[in-house]
Amino acid sequence: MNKKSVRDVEVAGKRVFVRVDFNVPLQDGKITDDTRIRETLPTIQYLIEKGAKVILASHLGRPKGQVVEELRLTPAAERLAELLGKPVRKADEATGSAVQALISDMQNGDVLVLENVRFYPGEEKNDPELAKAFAELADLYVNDAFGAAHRAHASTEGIAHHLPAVSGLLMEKELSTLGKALSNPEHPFTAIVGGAKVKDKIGVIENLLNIADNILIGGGLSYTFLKAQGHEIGKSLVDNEKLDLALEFINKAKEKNVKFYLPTDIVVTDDFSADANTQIVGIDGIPADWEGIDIGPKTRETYADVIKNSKLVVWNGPMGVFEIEPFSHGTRAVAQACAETSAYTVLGGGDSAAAAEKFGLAKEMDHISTGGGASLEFMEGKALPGVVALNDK
Ligand SMILES: Nc1ncnc2c1ncn2[C@@H]1O[C@H](COP(=O)(O)OP(=O)(O)O)[C@@H](O)[C@H]1O
Ligand SMILES: O=C(OP(=O)(O)O)[C@H](O)COP(=O)(O)O
Repeated sequence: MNKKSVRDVEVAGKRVFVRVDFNVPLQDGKITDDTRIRETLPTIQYLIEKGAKVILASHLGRPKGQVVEELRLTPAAERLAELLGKPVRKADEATGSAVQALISDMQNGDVLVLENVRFYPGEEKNDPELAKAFAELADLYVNDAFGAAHRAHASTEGIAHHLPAVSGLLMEKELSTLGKALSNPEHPFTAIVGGAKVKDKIGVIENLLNIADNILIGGGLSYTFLKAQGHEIGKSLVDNEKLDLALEFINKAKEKNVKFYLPTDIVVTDDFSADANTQIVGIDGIPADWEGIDIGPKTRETYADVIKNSKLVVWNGPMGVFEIEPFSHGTRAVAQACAETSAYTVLGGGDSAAAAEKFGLAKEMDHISTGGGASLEFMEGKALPGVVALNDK
């Protein structure tokens, strides 16, 4: 990588603002998967050992510029303290005099976690004033938030214009591992895209059509395609603004000879809970007041076959609402096929990684990336704003 890393600069005694991605899945205030926190430990431990004052900043969820009590970073700070085996202070804000005071009290090797940066409206707008306010807290900026590197926000991009700015060790590892797998991809190359962030992920498919041999669609993303083809999708997740685009991609896939797979059967439910009624239906059988929640058994079989006959598999986004056991079978089947295939497998995204972890299959993947959207954009060859803004070597 042609960007400076934390190893290339002096950190002893410095106040270091480290942007991490502690956007971890939570259930009833408890972290259900701490992969993203664990993956950041090498950078944090490196800085502690070198005697830096470590100021950690992250987003959690999408609070849209206001304080949302359930999205405070307190559970992440507590988990980090357990993992580090040392006290970690937690601020209730991310800028301002109270934070300044906490930082003035820090000794070399101390760790402070700031409050959720997305509680500030300026974060996602990349407001220069907020970026400056973050920069005033520190002497050096380290970006270790690969999972948010595709976002040009105040704490991922703006701040880098006001301080010496370098990458963290996780950022470095992600870019080099993904770079190696994707610079000269082996074929057949299968991309699997699912999950719930339809707006973010549908665009990525355009570029996947240029590099992949097979594209498997699952999860909440499926229904925008199925609706575009004229199927009834009931109350399933959909992005009505992307229907034309979805159809265009299906047609482009045909022109380019890319095999584009959509679910052929679906698990539907009348309620979003474990004891809801469910049925398995064909794509023309979704009742108007039910919603698609997982891929069905035939689709699982087809997808598993494609995965097993691939040389490279890149997967982002669960096939269903895997957090609820009856709707987890599609995601489990795809994870199992990824575990069994001889292909090089890259799994990306906070929830996808959590799913593999939950099924006990995480170790079977060749690379688990902390970034979902970020790894997809990297794979497209797009410049990641959080990386571009760092200082060149
Ligand atoms: N059919 C579906 N309807 C609604 N939500 C879904 C569906 N399938 C999957 N999901 C949800 O998608 C979420 C993950 O989406 P996303 O954030 O895009 O993935 P990742 O974090 O792996 O990048 C999961 O919480 C899962 O419950
Ligand atoms: O969870 C994340 O992305 P992912 O769901 O694509 O893995 C990152 O923390 C970025 O979050 P965002 O998509 O709300 O900007």
